Amino acid sequence: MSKYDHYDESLVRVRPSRRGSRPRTKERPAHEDAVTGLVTGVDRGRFTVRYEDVDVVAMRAREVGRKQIVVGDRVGMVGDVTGNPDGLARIVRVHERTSVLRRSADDSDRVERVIVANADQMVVVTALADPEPRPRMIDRCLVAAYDAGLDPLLVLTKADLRDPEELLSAYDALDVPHVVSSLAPGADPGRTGAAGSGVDQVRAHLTGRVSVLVGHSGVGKSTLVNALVPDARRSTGVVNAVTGRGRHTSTSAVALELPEGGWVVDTPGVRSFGLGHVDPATFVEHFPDLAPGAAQCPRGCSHDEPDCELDAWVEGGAAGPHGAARLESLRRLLRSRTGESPA
Ligand SMILES: Nc1nc2c(ncn2[C@@H]2O[C@H](COP(=O)(O)OP(=O)(O)OP(=O)(O)O)[C@@H](O)[C@H]2O)c(=O)[nH]1
Ligand SMILES: [Zn+2]
Repeated sequence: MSKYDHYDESLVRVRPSRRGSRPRTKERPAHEDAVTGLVTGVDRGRFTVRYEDVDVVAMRAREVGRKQIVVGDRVGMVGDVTGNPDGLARIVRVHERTSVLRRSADDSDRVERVIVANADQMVVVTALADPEPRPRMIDRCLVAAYDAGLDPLLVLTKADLRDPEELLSAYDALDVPHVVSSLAPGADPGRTGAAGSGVDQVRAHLTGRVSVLVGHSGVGKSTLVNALVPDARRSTGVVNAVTGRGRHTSTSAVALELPEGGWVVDTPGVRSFGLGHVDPATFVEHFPDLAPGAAQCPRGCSHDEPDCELDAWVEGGAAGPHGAARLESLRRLLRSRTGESPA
């Protein structure tokens, strides 16, 4: 957590008033005694905040204003921070975020909703079968991850049901790190830390970081979380044979501490990302082998049109042997942003 050390320092630094020492009645209290904690859960206006080793229940103080407080936020608290079940702390400030993962309800919705703050990795969980993989959903998640500045990790579950090669070949060109997992149902992953294959690899990617898990219902997210965090006891569902949906549907995001350090944020209610808030013009920047070629494009080029110079860039070999596949990947992402309904 060294990355957040500077927050504690900033708490004691009180910005001098531009009006000198003249007291202002409306001046906010400085709350120099505020302590910094991590929001791990939100439930109807009550926040669970991890401070040192205890979970503190806190509510928002007026000082915070209308600012949204989400899982992953670093917040300053005053009041009872002992973790006493009858105690209540007040959140008096929300610290600057290193990242925000947003969703919009659909692609035309410009209203931003922050789902998770301060994450540094997005783990896209997809089943290889039961339910069938949805490549468009993966593309959407990748755009959302790139846009939020999160490193993506692809976890392909249920490898016992289908060979992962076909799906993986489609993502080769994207250079997204991936883990293939297989967690036999019936096993008790909560009891045995490494039930089935792939869990250790996922754990290696997660240790020491704040990772957001996303994926459709029934893909095995809860099963994976239970294997990673033995105390999590996330309820696992049975996939409905007709709808392909899991039975269990909880809605609020929650941060769970990994035994080896780091946090995994489960987002059960997040089925997809609308990309209404993402500027498609920025997508190409996430393709460093293509981006220089885009400099030759006509002004305002969408990079998915006949005049686009990226075709020539790729054909000339400037983007390397995977250039053509990379360009196709970029265009798939662009199309997922512009035309289609949420995956
Ligand atoms: N065959 C097989 N089944 C798995 C695997 N992982 C999970 N399952 C099963 O898939 C079903 C759904 O798993 P969950 O972990 O509940 O899926 P989820 O993504 O959390 O779904 P929601 O709780 O609805 O969000 C359960 O019956 C699991 O036992 C796997 O690797 N192989
Ligand atoms: Zn172009």
